[in-house]
Formats: sequence, structure tokens, C-alpha cells
Amino acid sequence: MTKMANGNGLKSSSKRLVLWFRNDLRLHDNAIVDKAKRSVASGDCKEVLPLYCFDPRVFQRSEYGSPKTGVHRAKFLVESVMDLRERLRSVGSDLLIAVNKPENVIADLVGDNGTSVFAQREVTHEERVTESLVEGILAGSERARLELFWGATLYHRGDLPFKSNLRDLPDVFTPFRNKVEKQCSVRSLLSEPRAGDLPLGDAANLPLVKKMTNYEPSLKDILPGVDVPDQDERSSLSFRGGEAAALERLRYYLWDSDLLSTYFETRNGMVGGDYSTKFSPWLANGCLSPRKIYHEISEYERERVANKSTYWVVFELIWRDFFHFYCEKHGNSVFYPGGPAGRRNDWNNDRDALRRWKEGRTGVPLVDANMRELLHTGFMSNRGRQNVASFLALDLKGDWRVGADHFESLLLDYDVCSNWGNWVSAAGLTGGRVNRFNIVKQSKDYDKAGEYIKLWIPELRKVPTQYIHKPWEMPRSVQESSGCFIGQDYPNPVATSKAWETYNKGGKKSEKSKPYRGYYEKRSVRKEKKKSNFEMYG
Ligand SMILES: Cc1cc2nc3c(=O)[nH]c(=O)nc-3n(C[C@H](O)[C@H](O)[C@H](O)COP(=O)(O)OP(=O)(O)OC[C@H]3O[C@@H](n4cnc5c(N)ncnc54)[C@H](O)[C@@H]3O)c2cc1C
Repeated sequence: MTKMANGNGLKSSSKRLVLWFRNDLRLHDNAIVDKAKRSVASGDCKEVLPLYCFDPRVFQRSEYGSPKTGVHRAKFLVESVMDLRERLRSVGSDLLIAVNKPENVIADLVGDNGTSVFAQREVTHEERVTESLVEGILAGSERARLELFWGATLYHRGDLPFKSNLRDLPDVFTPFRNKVEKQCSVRSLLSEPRAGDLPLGDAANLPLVKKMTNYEPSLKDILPGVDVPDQDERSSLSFRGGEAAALERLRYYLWDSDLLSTYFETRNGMVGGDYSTKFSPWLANGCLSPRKIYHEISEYERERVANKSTYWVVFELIWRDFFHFYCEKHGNSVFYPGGPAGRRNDWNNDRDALRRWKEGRTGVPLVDANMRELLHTGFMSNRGRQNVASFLALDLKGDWRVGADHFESLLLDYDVCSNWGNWVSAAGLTGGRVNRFNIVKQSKDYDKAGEYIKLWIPELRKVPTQYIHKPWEMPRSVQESSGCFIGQDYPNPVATSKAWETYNKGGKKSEKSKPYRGYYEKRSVRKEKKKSNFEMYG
């Protein structure tokens, strides 16, 4: 008998299973659910206690002073957890919910006849520390243990064509993609539980279990003193957490709208819900399995059309896998100032510039519009993320970790590997190529008429298109007629780059212009195209 069991009177005649949900808030294609189902079916256990803990450490302030989880993501998370409970109830189970550290809660749930705790394995520092703390607690009992399962990626960790410690995992995407596509296949989906597959058993009557299954979490419990803002009407999508909403979005994007078939052409947009899949918040919380998306796309390709667009969503999911495995390989160095490349730390700490970047007041419209969208909604397009990250790290030379931390705080789809991996890459610290974006060129290419800029920067609404990408060049008379005085209604740019001058005011490219004709991405596409039609920076 364990100390924990004695303390809490959780006596039971059968072996208990605690399903500790983390970033896997779904019933479909879920490794821990599948294993639990099989343990029950084989008679190995009769009590399954699904559990979710709102860990207070995840809601504290970061070392940079930001709330680690901002209000938009916290709301999405509560919705996701509540949806999981609904789905568990629909199969005759329930979800125990606590606002407490997992190691404390799990200690209280250990039964006196043996307990296994199943959880999805994570790869980054803080998550692994929590795993060790749970392990430490269970080590006090001979008959309790933690079992970790792989479940976050498209390709299973165990199927990778690399050494088990990932030392030979390529540090750049293309060789990684080539190898996994050639040598691995995506596993089939794990089946969902049916009624009775996950019985609470006798444990259902325990006071502690009753208390936790009756508990309805609210945002006030996990983020005390923080009010939930109304949804901004300019939001690209009305994101709602949970597996049900995730599957709805999947159905909409593939089957109801056929948007999948044009993804390649639309994916660089910035306005509205349809330009890209918007699967990321659900993927990050595990409400949607990447394998589910993959198999659904295969079905779509069989039934409707298979083209570059249908492939490209899978390609993006491989990017997601790449950063997951990259972060596992490189460990804590992805959080260091010099990144895995170990470059000397020469990032500046101009607080005013960093603050202006965060608030969307740099005076560079494409950057500001994106930063304001993030602040108000918790979302930003991939195009936007690439640009604001490049601007911070390579134009302002600001400490990229402040940027990554700000994203961590605000993003609805924050995923430790996708975020820190993309940031370390944007800062040029992976050892691979450095993608410095020409912000003005990008603005002209992807927001030609300034529709996106005007949506998020009302001060610029009357500015003629000719000046919308570089308002600091507006003559005084135009500032007057558009009701926007630079330095007064809208700031002077915190930084500019010589490269931005390489395009004429009308938006035409100056043929003689140096120092980087076109932005890096285009050049790399041309180079990569020689190898494959499907190669491009994601
Ligand atoms: C600085 C920076 C930080 C980022 N932080 C995150 C993050 O915290 N969480 C996150 O999910 N994505 C992050 N991304 C990647 C990407 O911007 C988002 O996944 C994408 O914008 C989400 O929108 P979507 O679901 O419509 O993507 P789609 O274009 O529809 O792509 C489909 C899916 O592929 C995956 N994906 C696409 N691009 C990438 C990429 N570059 N890296 C990893 N996965 C990718 C995502 O899971 C996405 O949902 C970041 C990118 C940058 C440049």
C-alpha cells in the first residue's frame, strides 16, 4: 500500500488507471485512450480515471515578465477541457478536473491495489520536469508507475529513420522531409472508445473523484483578476476550443468548402478565415490529431482531387514534425540566446523598440497590423509571423527570445516546439540559411491594396494605397488630406532598411537595385525548384 493511498482512503480492489491528459485533449487517435481501452478489455484494470490539471506553473509570469498563458489561450483551453469532459461523459466516463499541480493531484489518486498513470510524452524542459515530478511521487509506491506514450506528431517517433537519440536528425528541413517521406509511413488511426470502454468503476463513488468530476473550471480560477475580452469582430475566425470544434473545422475545410483544393494558392493570405486551414490551435492542444488530418486528406484525394494544394497541407504538417523532433534533439539550446548554433549573443535590448514592436506601434504598417491582430485575437497568419519575427530579430536586432516569449504568452496555437523552433530559425540560429524578409516588399506582395493594414490600423484608413506600405514617405499635403500626421497620429518607423528602397514608390521592382533583389524566400524558391516542384520554405 502506498503512503498516498493511506492518506486519502482511496481503497479499491482493482488496479487503477489514471489517464493524465496534457496536450492531447481528444478521444480520437489518442495513444493513452487506446491503451486504457485495451487494458480494460484484457481485464487488466477496472477503473479508469481521466484527469486534467490546470497547472498553476503554466499560468504564472515568464522570466521575461509576460503571463505564460494569455487570456485568449486560457479561454480556448478551458473550452477544450470542457469538451473533452462532454465526450468522455458520452461514453459513460467523466473527466476529473483540478486547478493544481499534476504531481499533487496524482499522488492523491493512487489506489491501494496498483496504479498506472498514462500520459503523452513531451520533449521540452518544463514539460519533462513535470513528468519527473510525477514519476518522483509515484516512486514512493512499489505498485504505481508512469507510462509515457508518443502522440503529438504525424510520423511516430518510433518509426523515424534516425538514431534513437536523434543525433543524425538533419538540422534543416529538406533532408529531414526527404528522408521521412521516403522511409516512413504515417500510421493508421487508433480507434475511439465506445460506451463502457473506460469505466470509472467503483472509484466513481469516492468523494475526491466526485469532487473533481463535479468541478466546473472557470477562467477566474486559473487566471484570477483577468477579464475575458469580447471577441474582436475583425478576428479571422471565431475559434472555439475542443475536439468537436476541431472536427467541425476539418470537415468544413475539406468537405464542405473544398478549400483544401486551393490551399497552395491562398495560404499566404492574412484576412479572413479561409486563406489557410486554421488547424493550429486545435493541433497545439491535441484536440486534433495530425494523423487524422493526413488520413482525411488521403480520403479527400481519393474522392475529389489530389493536387499540389492537398499535398501542401501535409507538407506543412511535416514542418510541424520537424520542429518537434528538432527541439527534442537540441534540448534546452533552443531557448538560449545563441540557439543551437551557439552564436555569440549580440542581441540588443532596446526596451522602447521592443515595447513598440509588442504594441504594434513600430511605424512599419505590415508589422504593426500583425502585432495588433495578435494582441487582440491571439492569432496571426504564417506570413505575418515570418515578417514580424524577421523584423524584430534581423532589422531591430532585438533579443529574439523576447519575441518568442511574447508569442508564447499570446498565441492561441502556442506550441513550444513550433514556436521556439520557428523563432530560433527566424533569428538565424539553426546553422542553416537566414531568411531576412524585405518587409516593404512583402507588404506590397501580400497586401497590395493595404486591406489588411487598414483593417488593423484605423489611423491609416484614409492613406492612399501608394503610401500605405511606407507612410513615412507621405508628403505633408497627403498627410493632411488623409488625416494622418506621421509622428503624431501614426509613429515614425522605429527602423528602416536600405533594402526597402529597392522598390519604386509605385510598387515596381527596381531592376538595378541591390542588396537583395527580391526577398530571400523567392530566391530560395528559384534555387530549390531545380530539385523539386514542391520545395519551398513553409
Ligand atoms: C515566429 C513563428 C512562430 C510560430 N509559432 C507557432 C506556434 O507556437 N504554434 C504553431 O502551431 N505554429 C507556429 N508557427 C507556425 C505557423 O505560423 C502556424 O502553424 C500557422 O500560421 C497556423 O495557421 P494555420 O493552422 O492556418 O496553418 P496552415 O498554413 O493551414 O498549415 C497547416 C498546419 O501546418 C503546421 N504548420 C504550418 N507551418 C508551420 C511551421 N512553419 N512550423 C510548424 N508548423 C507549421 C501547423 O500545425 C498548421 O496548423 C510559427 C511560425 C513562426 C514564423
